[in-house]
Amino acid sequence: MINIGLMGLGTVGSGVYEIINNRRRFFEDEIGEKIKIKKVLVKNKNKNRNIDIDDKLLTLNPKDILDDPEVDIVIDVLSEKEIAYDYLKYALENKKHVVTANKAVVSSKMEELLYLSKENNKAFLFEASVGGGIPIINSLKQGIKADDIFQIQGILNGTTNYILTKMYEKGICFKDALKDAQDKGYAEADPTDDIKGYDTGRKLAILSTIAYNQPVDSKFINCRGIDEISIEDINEFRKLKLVPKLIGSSQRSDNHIYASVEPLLVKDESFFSNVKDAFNIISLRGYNTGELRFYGQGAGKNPTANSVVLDVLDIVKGTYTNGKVYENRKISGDKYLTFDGEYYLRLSSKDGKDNNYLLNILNMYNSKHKVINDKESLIVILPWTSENLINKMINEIKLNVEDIRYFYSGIYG
Ligand SMILES: NC(=O)C1=CN([C@@H]2O[C@H](COP(=O)(O)OP(=O)(O)OC[C@H]3O[C@@H](n4cnc5c(N)ncnc54)[C@H](OP(=O)(O)O)[C@@H]3O)[C@@H](O)[C@H]2O)C=CC1
Ligand SMILES: N[C@@H](CC=O)C(=O)O
Repeated sequence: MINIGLMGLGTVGSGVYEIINNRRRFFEDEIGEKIKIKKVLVKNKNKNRNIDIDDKLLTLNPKDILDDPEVDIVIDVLSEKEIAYDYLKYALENKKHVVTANKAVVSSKMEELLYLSKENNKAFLFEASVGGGIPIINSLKQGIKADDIFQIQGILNGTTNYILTKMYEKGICFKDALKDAQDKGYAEADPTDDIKGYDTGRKLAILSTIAYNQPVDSKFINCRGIDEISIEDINEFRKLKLVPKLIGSSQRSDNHIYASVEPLLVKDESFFSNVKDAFNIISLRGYNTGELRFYGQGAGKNPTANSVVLDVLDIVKGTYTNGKVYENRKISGDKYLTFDGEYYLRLSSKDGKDNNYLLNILNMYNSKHKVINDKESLIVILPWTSENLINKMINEIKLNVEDIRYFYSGIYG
């Protein structure tokens, strides 16, 4: 009998509970062992839960799981990052296998937790931390480890992709689309992590660390999110046949990792534009295989829970690979990857400065911009330029215009 301690019974936790119970027979046939969820840690025992579970399984005390000698595997699907890290560390030290969906913990503590798992001869697995139901971590660790990966690009956050899809296709405002994504269980407890691009940055750091065999710290990844995109922008994007996507990219060259998260505008017939709602895509480029694309549901109850259960089955079957314990983060993510190309730029001032004033400043830097709308905000397409130059222009404008609002995005084509 394999006993599991499940920490968390929210969106993902309830999915894990249901998959393990509903597919119990199949798993037992497959692995020749019985699997049982022995205890479930929650914050509020009296919460109304849309799940058929015996109340006696629920506990408020983490020690009921972490100190129970009969618990073999601890699954972390808690929403609180700090306590999750303490529990996972404790679990490994207490010789329990660990499975987690927590990208915040994995991206910041991967070396330490992998080291502990090796020391204690236990698994530390985190398939669900990137790409929801897409088995990307295992693919990187096993399926394509013969290749030498030099580039990763992807739509790695379901919430923001859902919001952008609803804004673009249905004209729904940002706030309502976010609320909808929260109701569907895609968003983080604090959705700032999603909309500011930090969640994508963490996932990119995890993928880059494994793919490039060098520890990449998400703290060094420049993240711009989608929260400044307005309905006015969306209307212009539609006219231009461009679709906004939040894209994480990293590249390995000359012993450096270049990485960034930013909104980019892609052509409406491109493959990125066809990744809609909470779906994710991860494109890897390697010297041997060329491009490989992984596509699937990037967030939500069942896809994410499926990845958690996959890790559990690997542990029970003894087929798991912990992966390398990465050394100190010396040369990790030390360079920002900046997009060079055409840019969309919207500027608007609320303190009486008119669009001509803004145009004059743009002229000082770039006389070839094309004005595509100046009825309310000033919206221009800048020819081939860099993010650095755009930031210089905006800083110059900020010196003179206090209440400047702006959004810019590279046109990826
Ligand atoms: N939702 C998704 O699509 C995905 C989520 N993840 C990750 O999975 C993890 C869980 O996410 P999700 O299921 O959406 O989160 P939820 O908010 O739906 O659930 C969180 C669970 O954690 C429990 N919990 C929170 N704080 C405590 C505490 N102090 N003590 C005990 N229990 C606590 C809650 O208890 P109670 O039920 O009593 O409130 C709840 O059961 C997160 O790390 C998230 O980043 C990863 C991939 C996709
Ligand atoms: N909030 C995350 C959940 C999955 O990782 C997302 O929206 O992608």
